[in-house]
Amino acid sequence: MNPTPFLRQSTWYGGRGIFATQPIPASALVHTSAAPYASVIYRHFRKEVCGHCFAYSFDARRSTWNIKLEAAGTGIWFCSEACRDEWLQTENVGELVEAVNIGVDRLAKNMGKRSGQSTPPVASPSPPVTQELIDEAWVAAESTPLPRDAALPALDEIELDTARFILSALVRRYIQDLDITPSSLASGSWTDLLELQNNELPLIRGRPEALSSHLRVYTFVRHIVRGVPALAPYLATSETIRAVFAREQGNVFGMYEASKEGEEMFGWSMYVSASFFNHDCAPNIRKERVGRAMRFYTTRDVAVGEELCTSYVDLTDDVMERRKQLSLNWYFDCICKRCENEGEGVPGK
Ligand SMILES: C[S@@+](CC[C@H](N)C(=O)[O-])C[C@H]1O[C@@H](n2cnc3c(N)ncnc32)[C@H](O)[C@@H]1O
Repeated sequence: MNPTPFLRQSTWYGGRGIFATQPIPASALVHTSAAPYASVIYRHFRKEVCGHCFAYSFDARRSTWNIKLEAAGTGIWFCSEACRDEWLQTENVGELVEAVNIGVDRLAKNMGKRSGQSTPPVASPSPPVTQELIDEAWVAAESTPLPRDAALPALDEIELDTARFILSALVRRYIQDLDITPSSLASGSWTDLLELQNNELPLIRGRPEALSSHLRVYTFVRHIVRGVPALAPYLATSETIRAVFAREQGNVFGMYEASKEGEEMFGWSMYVSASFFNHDCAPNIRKERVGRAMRFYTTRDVAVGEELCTSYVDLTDDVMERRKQLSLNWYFDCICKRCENEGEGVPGK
């Protein structure tokens, strides 16, 4: 089998997909995405998930990992000294991850102390949401002077985790621009990331309140980056952060304990090269996270020209629930064979 037995091309139903260029046997490893471009471990899982290889302590019959960084307050724990040392060398370039993590935690703590005193949230746009309306909101946010700490809008837990995810993307971009770590391109380049499907408009149309949430996170991240000058060029405008928000939705992967889908999710990550597999409710590809890497295997024999598809949803759900989730989070109506066969209740059937 060729190392890359597939090709990315346009699909008949819109967008791009991955198609087999040769027969592929069942259980073949067809693609490995070596490392995430950006990732975040939920704050309350930090002591239990290795900051480098994402190993879950409970899988090793431990309650927490006990190797942490020397610098207090970074909130990063590791399963081994080897993981810590590799992370220090390849991920914490310029000690930037430490700096942003300490910054986020410090600001979040102050936020907790002054709860109830934050500035009122930006109003959500009322429908119909247009691209112009979204553009205007970002331009206005860009030109708004940064408030003092005390006047910063308060972020909830998920927004704080989102800020950490965004900051990890900024650090990745910085590392790649420096071009000093040979492994840094394993995650895909910034140009590759920009090729991913941009879901900004459908996301804000479906959840108008996400726009004000993104703007709050933007203000928060600008605040953090004031203390981390190396990252400042990426926030000179809102272009970079907006590009990440637009591609995060619909393109990221949940990280689960023991890499089993359906188990507890402890964070999420963006694997750029892996984001071109479309969805099918009877997929011929399954994914497996192995340490930092995401691997993709065939579940059965695949013929030349067949599309390689993973599943985005819980396949034990019934057809209505699957279609609801796909429409809500990935903005399409599933018309796969399985949905057609289970089509009772499917609109138009
Ligand atoms: C992770 S991306 C997959 C790659 C994407 N097709 C592209 O061109 O970048 C997920 C998006 O692909 C599209 N998609 C995935 N599976 C699909 C399917 N079975 N039918 C229609 N659209 C699908 C949806 O727009 C979805 O939000």
